[in-house]
Amino acid sequence: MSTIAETKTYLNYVNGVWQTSSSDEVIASINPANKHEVVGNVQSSTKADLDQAVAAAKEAQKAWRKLSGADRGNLLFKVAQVIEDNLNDIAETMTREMGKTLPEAKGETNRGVAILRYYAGEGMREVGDVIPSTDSSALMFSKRVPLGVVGVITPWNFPVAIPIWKMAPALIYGNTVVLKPATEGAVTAAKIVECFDKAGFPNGVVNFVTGKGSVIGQGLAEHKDVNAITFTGSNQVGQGIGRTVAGRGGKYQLEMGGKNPLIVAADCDLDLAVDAAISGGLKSTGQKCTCSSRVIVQSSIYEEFKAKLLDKVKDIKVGNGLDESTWMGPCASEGQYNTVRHYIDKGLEEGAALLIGGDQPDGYEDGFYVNPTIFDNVTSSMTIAQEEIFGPVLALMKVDTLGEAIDLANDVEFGLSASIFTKNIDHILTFIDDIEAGLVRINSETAGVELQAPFGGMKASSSQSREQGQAAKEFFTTTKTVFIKG
Ligand SMILES: NC(=O)C1=CN([C@@H]2O[C@H](COP(=O)(O)OP(=O)(O)OC[C@H]3O[C@@H](n4cnc5c(N)ncnc54)[C@H](O)[C@@H]3O)[C@@H](O)[C@H]2O)C=CC1
Ligand SMILES: O=C(O)CCC(=O)C(=O)O
Repeated sequence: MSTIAETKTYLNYVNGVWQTSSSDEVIASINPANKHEVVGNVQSSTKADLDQAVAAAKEAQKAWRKLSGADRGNLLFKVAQVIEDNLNDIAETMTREMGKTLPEAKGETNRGVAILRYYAGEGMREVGDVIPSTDSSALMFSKRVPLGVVGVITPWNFPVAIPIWKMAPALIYGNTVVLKPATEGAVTAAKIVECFDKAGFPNGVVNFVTGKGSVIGQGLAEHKDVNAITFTGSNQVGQGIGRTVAGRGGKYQLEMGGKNPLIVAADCDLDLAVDAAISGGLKSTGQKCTCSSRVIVQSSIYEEFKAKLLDKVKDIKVGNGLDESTWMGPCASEGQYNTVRHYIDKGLEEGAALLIGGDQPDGYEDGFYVNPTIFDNVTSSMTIAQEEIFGPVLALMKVDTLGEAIDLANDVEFGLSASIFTKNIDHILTFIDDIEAGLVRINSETAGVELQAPFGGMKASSSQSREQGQAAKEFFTTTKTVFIKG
């Protein structure tokens, strides 16, 4: 039975006011652990709602950019504190809305707080360089200035961290924002925007409009008053956004898929590699763009690695992320569940051998659960070795040499993250040089991003730009070169 009648409805936030959409329609956000539970309703917004939000952001930017970096930073420190004070509620909402386990949701919310504090500090750091002029009586310097209004289009897999790692740098460098989250994470995102409201941001600096990607996301990409778009999500949507924004001369940044390899060399600590494959491949139910989906193992240790992996994976407890005993929650939505099931069928059809999983755990039919799944005998031409699955599915691939392993690792369109387990320094150096990935990890799982370092991929994984750390300054500002003649 549906619980829609008792469900809270979340509003858009435009120019500092919580308001309904002009459509008078809402979209339900469902609990993937129990499809009969509606976590909240969010506005199904229209182009007119979006226009209002963009106009508010454009107007607010005039005063926001004039504030000192320190003043903007103080507001970021405040919102970090409000989020920290509400951490348990936000994390629990996240688990109910998109299924990740509660400890992971708490960790992600804490990460959001840390990102805000990092960028709050940026308000007191340099925004340019003095460059010697050929004219000895002149002063020449560069000055970073904001872009204007930034459209933030985010996915559901990190409903707190991703909006924050895009909004915090946008705001500190003097831009205003319009956030459009994925519906499957929109209630959690609304709770984050409530924290911005409580922290006392000026009206119009942060705006929040929920709705269909094809209407609000596309509307942001097309909007002449949106100076830049920052996007994380699928390749198909990202490429479309890139073309649209480039076509009207805007700036864009796309963070998209991965098909990340984990190479297990014969000389490595096998137990560590097994743990990394499990953690990197199956945490968050495999729904990270950095998750390990191809495990490439040297033939001399292949059988031993496989036995150790299966021995641990068979004990993984799948269940509702709110239960303390659960290690892995459900897929985030019915659509995602169907995608994962499609890839499992494809793996079987194309001749991969299913070692474990591939099915639903018994007694969990009300949720979008898939057991941890491992395929053996996977070859590079198979669909499950090429396309992003975004689910708890590992593909085991056998190679004889390290050179073969790196060639196989690079034989995909993506290049986000890659890791190797080895004790051999020559292997490490070769891997660092030859692997085609934006994140190169040695003796560590493929997932794991530090907020102070550049994050992004090579090849089809990103638009070649980088997020987070100091790299964010590149994207969220433009440069004026100033020449002053005395
Ligand atoms: N790189 C990553 O972290 C992510 C990758 N994905 C990949 O994408 C697949 C599909 O997931 P989805 O949620 O459907 O991703 P998606 O790319 O459709 O959605 C991401 C965001 O883009 C918006 N959007 C959708 N259509 C749009 C359009 N035409 N113009 C502008 N914005 C639009 C969505 O509303 C959402 O806010 C997953 O199976 C996974 O492979 C999904 C989420 C995150
Ligand atoms: O691994 C991480 O922490 C970040 C992953 C990510 O950015 C994503 O899945 O979109």
